[in-house]
Amino acid sequence: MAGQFVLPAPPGVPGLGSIGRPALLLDFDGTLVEIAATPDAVRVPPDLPGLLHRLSDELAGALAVISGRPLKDLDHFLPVPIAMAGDHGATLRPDPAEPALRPDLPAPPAAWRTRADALVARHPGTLVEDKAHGFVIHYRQAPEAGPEAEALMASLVAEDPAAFDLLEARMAWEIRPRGASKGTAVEALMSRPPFAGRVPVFIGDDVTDEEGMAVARRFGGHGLRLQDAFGSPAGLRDWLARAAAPSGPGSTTP
Ligand SMILES: O=P(O)(O)OC[C@H]1O[C@H](O[C@H]2O[C@H](CO)[C@@H](O)[C@H](O)[C@H]2O)[C@H](O)[C@@H](O)[C@@H]1O
Repeated sequence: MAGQFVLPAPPGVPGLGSIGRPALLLDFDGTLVEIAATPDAVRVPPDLPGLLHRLSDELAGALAVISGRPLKDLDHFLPVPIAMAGDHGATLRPDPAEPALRPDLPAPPAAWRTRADALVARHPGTLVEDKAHGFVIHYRQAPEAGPEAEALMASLVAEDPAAFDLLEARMAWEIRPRGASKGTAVEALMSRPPFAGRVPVFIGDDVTDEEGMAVARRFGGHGLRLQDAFGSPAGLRDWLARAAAPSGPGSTTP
């Protein structure tokens, strides 16, 4: 029964046992799936979407993927009806059957994007990724461009620091609107059914996930760093599969 679902103890967190009445809040890149050479190249294990769907059902819908990615990417990689927050919390779809909520946030001037394009033209291997209210310069394929990308993005944000933040990501620099974060996404989800009243368990690997972890702890739950708690995305997927197994820990009451 959904109300009795229990998560097994995360293997790498001494002292933390099984978790009753959980809400699962999962980062995508580097957490559910391994990091790849480019954003389009991530490989989603074929059984992952179905596993998340099954867990979401067990949790009466209290499972969300909370990612820096736009929702259209998440829908592409995980084509199942589960709650999602995209663009670092700038778009939120708590109910997969309803349209996404889009808080009123600023978008960067077109001139900023043009300057990013100019940098990409100078550094083959770099690329720009667009978000609803910002964009990213990726330099994983051209590491020598990292300092120039940082300098450019920092100078753009300095033109309007009240409206935008500069985010350091994994081999990437991102401009994000102020007022959106994984923390705001967790807060919004945990304040409404079916998440409200449950114990939030946020799992992520990156510095932007720390905002989500902090809010999960504030709501009486857990912020788990993937590397410590599960070792790798494969370790996390194994734990999720154990939780979802019909005779596994998920089916018992603590
Ligand atoms: O919040 P997340 O789900 O962890 O997303 C964070 C960013 O992930 C993506 O970029 C990162 O992953 C790419 C694929 O593995 C990798 O090529 C890139 O170097 C990483 O920075 C995504 O493209 C971004 O939009 C997300 O914000």
